[in-house]
Amino acid sequence: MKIAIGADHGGFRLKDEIIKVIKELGHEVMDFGCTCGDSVDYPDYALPVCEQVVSGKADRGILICGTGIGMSIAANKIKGIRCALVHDVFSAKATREHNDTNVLAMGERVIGPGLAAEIVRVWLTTEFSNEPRHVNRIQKVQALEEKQS
Ligand SMILES: O=C(CO)[C@H](O)[C@H](O)[C@H](O)COP(=O)(O)O
Repeated sequence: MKIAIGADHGGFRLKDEIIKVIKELGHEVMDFGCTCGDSVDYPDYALPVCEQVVSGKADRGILICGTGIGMSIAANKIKGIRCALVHDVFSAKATREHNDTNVLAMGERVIGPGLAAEIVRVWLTTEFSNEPRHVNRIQKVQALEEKQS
């Protein structure tokens, strides 16, 4: 898969760790920055990553900031994005199986690199269940999105 990744100044160190994990799993990485601790604004990094996913140029996106919260809020404003803020392995699996999330958000100031790596491994390797009740709920979310546009 092609994985687009982005972070703000609160998440760029964890981004570098996660890039290694993604490559180890055999995926291609598209890195949209940032690359240092200079203060930047998370929506500016959420947007290019989500655009890659929505356009189909990337299969999935990963966003990292200090808490993951800002990135997840920004990502979920973009039509076609289903972003989950995840800090545990159970949710990483569940959000792929139930929500078919296409973007994962995490907070570098919340979890360590070991747990983050395991979350990414599970999130990237878990398929959507395709069970009718979950398909139906996602369609209802998409209908909400249509209502707003
Ligand atoms: O959590 C965030 C926004 O919800 C992001 O983590 C930012 O990284 C965080 O707000 C940055 O804070 P800072 O005081 O500007 O470093």
